[in-house]
Amino acid sequence: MHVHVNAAESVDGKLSTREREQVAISGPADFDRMDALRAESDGVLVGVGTVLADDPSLTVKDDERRDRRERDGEPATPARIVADSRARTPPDAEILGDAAATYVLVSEDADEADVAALSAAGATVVTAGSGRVDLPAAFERLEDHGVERLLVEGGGELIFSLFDAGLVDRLTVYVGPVVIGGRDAPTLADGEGFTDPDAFPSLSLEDVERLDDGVVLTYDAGAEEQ
Ligand SMILES: NC(=O)C1=CN([C@@H]2O[C@H](COP(=O)(O)OP(=O)(O)OC[C@H]3O[C@@H](n4cnc5c(N)ncnc54)[C@H](O)[C@@H]3O)[C@@H](O)[C@H]2O)C=CC1
Ligand SMILES: Nc1nc(O)c(N)c(N[C@@H]2O[C@H](COP(=O)(O)O)[C@@H](O)[C@H]2O)n1
Repeated sequence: MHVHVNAAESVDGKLSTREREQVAISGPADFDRMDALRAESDGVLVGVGTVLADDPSLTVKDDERRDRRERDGEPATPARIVADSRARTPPDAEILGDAAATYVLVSEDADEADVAALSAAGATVVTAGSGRVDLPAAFERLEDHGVERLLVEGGGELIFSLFDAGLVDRLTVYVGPVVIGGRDAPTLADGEGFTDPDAFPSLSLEDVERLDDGVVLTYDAGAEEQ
């Protein structure tokens, strides 16, 4: 599986405010770039923190891109996927709408009734790991469902876990011209953080592009082939 992480951050590295309100860090050109990345993917993954904060749809918005996918024999919009250890996704969440297939990755500790409610709402539930979702195991199961090109949009807890597990192949970050601040505001990579410099993921800068009033940084993150 090829894993591409894409997110937008403020110049001080925040993904949103400390109250986890969704904020437009990007302008229209970057949202269009994100839409193109979705259109090239088999699945779009977020953590449940993002679902609870933003209630995103994760769909491809541009009609031409949707039509092209359908002409290529793909669904108009890629599968929506949420890493949700305890099955906290609300059954009326946008990602459970009928715009595309939805996978909810849960751990063995998720409550049976919550899992049943997600299945009843149309999701395919994938159980992997105890405590937290075992991401490498869950990704193998997603491959069985045809997800080979995975786009990850956040948030910071999930992105850190993906780096920690050595699962990131490519990173694109839009750095928008705003300062959000706040020691409790989510950043691009939260979680426990690395302490040993030898454990820092090594990134190779591939491209720098000015877009709207910000900049897109593209890195090869060099994950080993899964
Ligand atoms: N600016 C941007 O591009 C984006 C911003 N955001 C913002 O990020 C914030 C949400 O980020 P976070 O609170 O960090 O939540 P998150 O979206 O990273 O979700 C974290 C949750 O995912 C679940 N999870 C399951 N397995 C996991 C694993 N192995 N490792 C880590 N998490 C796992 C856990 O329940 C955990 O609490 C929101 O404020 C949202 O607006 C989210 C996406 C993109
Ligand atoms: N690229 C980008 N720029 C921003 O400024 C953002 N706030 C985000 N957030 C991501 O977009 C999702 C919304 O998706 P839908 O429009 O609902 O399909 C949101 O959940 C974040 O993943 N991204």
